[in-house]
Amino acid sequence: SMQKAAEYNLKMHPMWQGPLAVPGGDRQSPIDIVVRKSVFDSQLKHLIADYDPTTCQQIWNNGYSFLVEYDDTTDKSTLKGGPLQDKFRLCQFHFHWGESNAWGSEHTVDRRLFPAELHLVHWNSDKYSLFEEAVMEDNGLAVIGVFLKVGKRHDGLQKLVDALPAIRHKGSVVEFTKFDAGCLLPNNTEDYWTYHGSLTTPPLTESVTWIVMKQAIEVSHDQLAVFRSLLFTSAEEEVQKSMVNNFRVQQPLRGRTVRSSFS
Ligand SMILES: Cc1ccn(O)c(=O)c1
Ligand SMILES: [Zn+2]
Repeated sequence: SMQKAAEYNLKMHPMWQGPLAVPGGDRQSPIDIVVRKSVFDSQLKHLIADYDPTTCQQIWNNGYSFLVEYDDTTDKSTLKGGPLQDKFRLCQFHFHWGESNAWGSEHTVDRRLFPAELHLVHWNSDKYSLFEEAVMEDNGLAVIGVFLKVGKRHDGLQKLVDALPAIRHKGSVVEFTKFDAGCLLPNNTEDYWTYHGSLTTPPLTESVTWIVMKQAIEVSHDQLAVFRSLLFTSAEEEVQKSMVNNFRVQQPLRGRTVRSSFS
């Protein structure tokens, strides 16, 4: 079960899960989004994701997930609008997934689990000059969460899936260029939930404005299976561990309000 997977994670990858509770942490992520308790906010704007595929640089296995990294030294790939007051630069995207299609996402909607969740990570380039600075600040990061569900093959994702065998082990990196991260957004980007939370991996800093899309994207069973062929372990380690269940357990809401851009 997902519970078993989460318990396994805690036992086998204590570092990965980070401390269960961050001292004084009252805005941790992920959370369950209780739809009927979310509050419609008519002030929430359209999301404006303007990504330049030529800023895509590499794909690598960092031992937690696989990351597609973008050149974030200019404002070529940006996110504006939505709940955001400032302009944010895309720096990387990655996924979280399960060992089975029954679970894998970090956020849930009325407790519904998805087989995987995409995170597009951006930092506030109006206020800070580096991701490393922004990650420590309240309004430093904006992460778009997109749920993946099993269905038809996602043609845009396939280029990424084809690159995964080359980065099976922790620490491996290959060049990966001209990828438009926008192709991974759902058709409907009007409808989302937003709340203030944290990174879901150490340092778990509470610097994230989360934007969780209501509409999931569809990927094929086989495409998801390739995610599970990645390894947590490096080539040198004698015992290889499949990279699965790389999600954090859900965190208390602590009185936070989740706003919705739709009623
Ligand atoms: C910056 C960062 C690091 C890890 N994860 O999971 C995130 O979603 C964002
Ligand atoms: Zn993430």
